[in-house]
Amino acid sequence: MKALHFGAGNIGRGFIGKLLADAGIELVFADVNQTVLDALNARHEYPVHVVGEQAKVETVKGVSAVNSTSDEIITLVSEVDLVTTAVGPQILERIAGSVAKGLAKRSDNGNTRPLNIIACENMVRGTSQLKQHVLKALPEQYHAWLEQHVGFVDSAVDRIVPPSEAGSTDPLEVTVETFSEWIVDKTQFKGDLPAIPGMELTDNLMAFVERKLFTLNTGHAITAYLGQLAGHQTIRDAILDEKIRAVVKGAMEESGAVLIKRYGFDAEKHAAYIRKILGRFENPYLKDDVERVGRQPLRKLSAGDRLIKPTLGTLEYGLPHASLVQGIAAAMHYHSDQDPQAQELATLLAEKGPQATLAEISGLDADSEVVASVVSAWHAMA
Ligand SMILES: NC(=O)C1=CN([C@@H]2O[C@H](COP(=O)(O)OP(=O)(O)OC[C@H]3O[C@@H](n4cnc5c(N)ncnc54)[C@H](O)[C@@H]3O)[C@@H](O)[C@H]2O)C=CC1
Ligand SMILES: O=P(O)(O)OC[C@H]1O[C@](O)(CO)[C@@H](O)[C@@H]1O
Repeated sequence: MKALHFGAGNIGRGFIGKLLADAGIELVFADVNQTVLDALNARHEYPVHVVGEQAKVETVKGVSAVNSTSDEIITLVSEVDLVTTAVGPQILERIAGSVAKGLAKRSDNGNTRPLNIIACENMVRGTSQLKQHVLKALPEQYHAWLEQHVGFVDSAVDRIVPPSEAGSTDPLEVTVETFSEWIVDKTQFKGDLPAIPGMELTDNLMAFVERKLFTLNTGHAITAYLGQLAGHQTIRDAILDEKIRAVVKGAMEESGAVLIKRYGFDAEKHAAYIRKILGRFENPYLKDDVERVGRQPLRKLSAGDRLIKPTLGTLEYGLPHASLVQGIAAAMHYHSDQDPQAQELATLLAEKGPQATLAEISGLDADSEVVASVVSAWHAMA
């Protein structure tokens, strides 16, 4: 079996690429970072530091890499059995063009072996969104062929992988937590279901995607935003701050109440899930900057993402949302010199004020009670 993985970044090298290579799959990474590409092609292996009480270094072997903007991608897509991505939600549209060209070539070559494509991003049904971008780029004559031979498989991906502290000396080294979870929608595969250790199959993906995105990611983002406001540099320092921890736990519980109603999760098991996540945020072996975890605040404040979607759920079921409101207000204070979305947010706030800005970014009704609560929390935090 051969796989092409877009994005040789933290999750690409530290989680998905590692699982594929460990399963004996011939793996080619596609990326745009020439330093990483050159290092992968020179060494064909890299170290993964799995940190925890029993730390170990595992070497991922037998990998190679191509530039994601080169025509080699087209040939690879026409030949491989599996395509995965971990590039970031905003990049999916950018890779769709070459994936579409590769699919057209695959069809022209008469290759009818099933191909499955799995986007491993922090998104609800990211692969389905990638499919829409691919369909837009693919001439209509190939659409029926695609429906027959290409599976677009949605997934939920959970492992905390901050940039490695050794990044400046070794561009390939990656540091990961012990925990990992990759859950894929088994109803969307074409051909036989793959047996890849570490990849779990489910026919109830939405529950897992929402559980992960609206618990771990909701809590993580709020830890980052409140942490930054309080002057903490890392997620660990922020979550050890009792005031922040109380809001983060409260927000995960508020979001959890929605999930319990929507998916019938067991309340006790969900409380244990939240406790485990708080422990993961405290991980003393990972140095994860609040700036990284808060990155791209406009995406994180959008209607379908980790802050607004759970809040909408609380409105739907008439549930409390005071901690989520604190988290949203804190997100609107996020700043980063490196992050264009943080600059855009600051400009919007300066030009339009918090009420109109939040309504524009999140789709919430500007005159709603929840927007008023966020605005008042935002002023209080300022
Ligand atoms: N790091 C983490 O702990 C987790 C990340 N994720 C998700 O995984 C995805 C990737 O995140 P990270 O690995 O943290 O980011 P990252 O920034 O470390 O990696 C992204 C990689 O994509 C590459 N890239 C950018 N444009 C590209 C293109 N056109 N073609 C191919 N590669 C391109 C970048 O050069 C980089 O190597 C995101 O959607 C994130 O939300 C999900 C769970 C955990
Ligand atoms: O990658 P995003 O969506 O910007 O979220 C921030 C980070 O927090 C995590 O949830 C855990 O590290 C990752 O999934 C993610 O890298």
